[in-house]
Formats: sequence, C-alpha cells, structure tokens
Amino acid sequence: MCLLLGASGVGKTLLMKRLQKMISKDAEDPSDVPPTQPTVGTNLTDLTIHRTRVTVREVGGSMGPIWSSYYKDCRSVLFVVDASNPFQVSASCIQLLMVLSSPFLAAVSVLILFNKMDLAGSMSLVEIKSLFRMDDITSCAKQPISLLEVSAYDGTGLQEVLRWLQSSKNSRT
Ligand SMILES: Nc1nc2c(ncn2[C@@H]2O[C@H](COP(=O)(O)OP(=O)(O)OP(=O)(O)O)[C@@H](O)[C@H]2O)c(=O)[nH]1
Ligand SMILES: [Mg+2]
Repeated sequence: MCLLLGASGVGKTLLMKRLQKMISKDAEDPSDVPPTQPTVGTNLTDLTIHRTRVTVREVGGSMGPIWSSYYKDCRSVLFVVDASNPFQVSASCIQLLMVLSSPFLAAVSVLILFNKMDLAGSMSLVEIKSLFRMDDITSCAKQPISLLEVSAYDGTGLQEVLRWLQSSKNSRT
C-alpha cells in the first residue's frame, strides 16, 4: 500500500486520475482535465503498472489530524506539495516532518512531488528546496527520499511517478 498525502487542493486526486488514464489502454487527450472534488475520507486506487499491482490510498488533506491512523501497513509515501502556493510551504513542511518522524513510517520510501509546475508563477525546484530546507530534511531522515517536479494538469513527470510506484518496494508480493 502506498499512501498519498498532502494538504487540501495540492492535486492528489487529479494525479491519481491522470496515472489511471496513463496506464489504461484509452488514448488520452492531455487538454481534457478531469474534474475533482475535495476528498472527504480516503480514496483507494489500484494501478497495474507493467503487471505490478500497486494500491494507492489518497487521504484527503482535510483529514490531516488523523493521517497517522493510516500509517500501519504502508510501504511507501507519495507526499504532494503545491509548487504554486508559497503560503502553504510552512504548513506542508510541518506535515512532512510529522510524516517522516512517525515510527510506523521509518522504513518506507518517500517520493515528494512538487506539483502544478505548469502554472507560470510556480516556484522552481531550487526555490522550494531552499524554503523547505530540503537538504537538511533528507540528510536527517531515516527514509530514502526522492524529489520530482510534476504537473497533474499537463502530465509532466508522471512517467517517473509510475516508475517509482512500480519499484519493488511498492509491489504486492
Ligand atoms: N494548474 C494545475 N492545476 C492542478 C494541478 N493538479 C491539480 N490541479 C487543480 O487543483 C485543484 C485541486 O485538485 P485535487 O486533485 O482535487 O486536490 P487534492 O489534493 O485531491 O485535495 P483534497 O482531496 O482536498 O485533499 C483542482 O481544481 C485541480 O484541477 C496541476 O498540476 N496544475
Ligand atoms: Mg482529493
């Protein structure tokens, strides 16, 4: 099980819809952006990526105070940040530190996604890394942490997300 976490509105549901479309046989028109609603509770998605089956559980951002009740049985974490919203950086940083410090998640692999890179005002990877003090976070964390710039809107970086999900850590054995 992979947990998909991040503040409300960062783009978790759109990301899952895009990934599902990418691995289905349907040809997709990238300009066709599926509508989303704020997730109340959690949202389970099964992805079969080249015969590797991965279940992703999105936990709505509004569920932040009880995210930890979903940490058990989790093998990996996708943590999404809205790169177009500098006002959310400190809240996201605190949430990320809480995730990384949980004993239940000490052995998981973590992929941090800087989403909404398609928006003109989005922060660059260098800016966000500096605001998050990402080098300090990655050097202190017990978990292996990877970073990616993505857009659930136009599909940038989503093939790499699929590759990461397909890695053996996430697959059902
Ligand atoms: N421009 C742009 N908009 C995006 C992107 N990803 C998501 N959005 C938009 O952001 C809004 C919120 O997206 P959701 O996927 O519902 O956000 P969420 O993280 O699931 O939010 P909660 O379920 O409340 O936790 C929607 O209007 C999306 O279309 C992106 O990469 N670029
Ligand atoms: Mg959602």
